[in-house]
Amino acid sequence: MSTYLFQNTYIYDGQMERGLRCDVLVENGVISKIEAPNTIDDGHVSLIDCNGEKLLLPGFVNGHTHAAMSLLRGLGEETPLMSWLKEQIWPVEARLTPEYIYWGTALALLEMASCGVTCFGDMYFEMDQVAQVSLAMGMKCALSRGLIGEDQKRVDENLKLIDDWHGKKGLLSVQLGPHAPYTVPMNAMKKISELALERNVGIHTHFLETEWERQYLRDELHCQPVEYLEKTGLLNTPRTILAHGVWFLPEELPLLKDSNITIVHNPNSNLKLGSGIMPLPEMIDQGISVSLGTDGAASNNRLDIWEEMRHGALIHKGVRHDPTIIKAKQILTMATLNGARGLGFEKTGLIRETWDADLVLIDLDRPHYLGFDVETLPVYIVYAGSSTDVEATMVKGQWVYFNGEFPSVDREEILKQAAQARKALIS
Ligand SMILES: CSC[C@H]1O[C@@H](n2cnc3c(O)ncnc32)[C@H](O)[C@@H]1O
Ligand SMILES: [Zn+2]
Repeated sequence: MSTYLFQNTYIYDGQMERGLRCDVLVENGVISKIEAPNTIDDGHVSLIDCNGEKLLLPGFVNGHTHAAMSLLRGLGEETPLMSWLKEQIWPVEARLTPEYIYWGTALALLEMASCGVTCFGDMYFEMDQVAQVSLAMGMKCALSRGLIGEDQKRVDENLKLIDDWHGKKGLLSVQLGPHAPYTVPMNAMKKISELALERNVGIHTHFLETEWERQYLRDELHCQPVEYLEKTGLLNTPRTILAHGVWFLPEELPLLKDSNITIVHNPNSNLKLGSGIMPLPEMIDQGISVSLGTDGAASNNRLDIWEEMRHGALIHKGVRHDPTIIKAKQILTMATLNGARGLGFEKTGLIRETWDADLVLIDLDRPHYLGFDVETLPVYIVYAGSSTDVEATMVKGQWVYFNGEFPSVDREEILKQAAQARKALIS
């Protein structure tokens, strides 16, 4: 494994007061030294001369996606969630094969890695394929087999994923993936929570994405949202990820204080599907952990976490008429540390000695960064930056993206195979 020295770079993570100019040494997949600029010996290392014009951020975490849906981009556009799923998406997903899922996920990984994503939480089908392609590329992935209905065979598949992949190469983790309260009967959800506790793994589910779902909980399941989480045991698992959480009421949030919950904010998917805007400021006020996600490429339609950072800040400032309501620093924590913690990855999401070398290298020598300083770096990143500033992406000390290339995989082959899969699926 190579040793890398980022010489004379800026670094920033969401827990730092301000940016810092320094040298960063990466050895054996971890950040081994952070010292004053131009002080670490540059012999016997691969040198990345940053010349005070680059920034290292912790790798971004896409907290909620369905990666292989990159094959379904553009399908059933501009339709509300339930008819989009039932009439457009699910009939096509019924024709997915393991091979299509492999290439669709690979396609998504090209896009995510080039945007600086190092880790993603994926809920889908044929998750062995997702595990294999993540390992081939060298990306961190939290796998959950999407569970719809009450089907022991599918639950067993999800449990087998734990035996086969959980912890593999420090890149993979596994969660149980009940799709949503409206597709999984309540008693089945309860059993899944019990299994998560027994197997010491997390849960990844959709929750309160639309107003319709809130009414469904009330009218069909006779539960208020937090009551549902309590009754089904979702508040007792080692970790529970709730994708969306748009329709929580502010007064319900204190009940989730100090809980095992991470809510994944997917602002662009929620805007595009017309689902609504989550009460993010109140969630943060209550100390609830919130991360960021793109959801699938068929509802977003990008897998670009920079877009989620920018819109995740701007929409709340806009609807509350208050520019102070959310800070760039908080957004960066959501896009890194909170995402990693929610998915169960340790020592991931900060730039600290002994932490995993999951890093994004950003070129600051661009017109829109003119005038930045260590104090303003976070706001430049969130409001002025974009994914085109990403020069390279590293996971556990290995490049997954470097200057437009993907060292671990064959980009052309992925594009060719994904195009064939798409054609076979949608013709
Ligand atoms: C059972 S695997 C995951 C399942 O989720 C579907 N899906 C994609 N986007 C959304 C969304 O925004 N809300 C709910 N479900 C969604 C996907 O198509 C798979 O069937
Ligand atoms: Zn989703």
